[in-house]
Amino acid sequence: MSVTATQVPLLDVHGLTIRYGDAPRVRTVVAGIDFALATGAALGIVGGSGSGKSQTALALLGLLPPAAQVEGRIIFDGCAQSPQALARLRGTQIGAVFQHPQASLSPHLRIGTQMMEVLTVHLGIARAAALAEARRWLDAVRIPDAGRCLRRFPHELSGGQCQRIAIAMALCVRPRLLIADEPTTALDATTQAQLLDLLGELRRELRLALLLISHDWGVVAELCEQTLVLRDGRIVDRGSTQALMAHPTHPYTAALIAARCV
Ligand SMILES: Nc1ncnc2c1ncn2[C@@H]1O[C@H](COP(=O)(O)OP(=O)(O)OP(=O)(O)O)[C@@H](O)[C@H]1O
Repeated sequence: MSVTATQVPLLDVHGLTIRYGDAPRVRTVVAGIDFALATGAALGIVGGSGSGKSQTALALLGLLPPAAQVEGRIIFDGCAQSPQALARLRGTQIGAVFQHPQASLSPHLRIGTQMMEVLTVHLGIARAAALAEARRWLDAVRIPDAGRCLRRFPHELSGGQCQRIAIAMALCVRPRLLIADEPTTALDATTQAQLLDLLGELRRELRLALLLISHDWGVVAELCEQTLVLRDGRIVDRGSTQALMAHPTHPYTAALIAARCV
């Protein structure tokens, strides 16, 4: 899956299982899924509501709640990672963008303060260099008038601008993997198209591995060569995104594509 026989995957997931509750009321929300992702590759995860997409993303980010019972192995860069280790990799080696940029931005701090903090803490650079880097990243995500934007609070910016900044914050520390969970779902169609272009460009430029979660086949088709289809926590179909869309053989995949919105 997204990895040729000669490549060592950047991310390798084996038998990931997530359960909640105690016997006899155990609920399995992700049921033994396997996939791998190479450096620079993009993998989409699609599935209906409640199929386990976000739970998978949260597991990879070390963000599941304490009540989650997790089994399986998550190997990143050749090492099996505990949830604590994954939490430490988040914000450095693994970046995340969520549906609502509020999840990444603090409402009470100016954009500049937030970006400077990320850059000085994670890259260990001085304030002047961090400021220059923050401006460079705002230019990279095509925020007009970066200097003015750095003085703004999140509520003074549009949803699309906040999501661009969330992408800049996730990428400015040069992660090797970006996990994007419905990154454009809350945006209008034009802004969504612009952000998908931007993500595609940045991914190629930075040789970033991308795990993209979306209910929208159009979004996945735009960015991901390979796609997994999740249903009730299980992978029911997988393969090249183009082939799945052009000739879906699994009835569930066919139904999702026919609906085009799951
Ligand atoms: N803390 C929790 N305790 C128990 N069950 C949970 C918990 N968090 C999530 N779930 C369940 O896990 C299942 C998978 O949820 P998940 O958020 O991964 O779905 P999803 O595929 O991302 O759906 P959507 O597209 O609607 O966001 C759901 O049935 C959800 O109710």
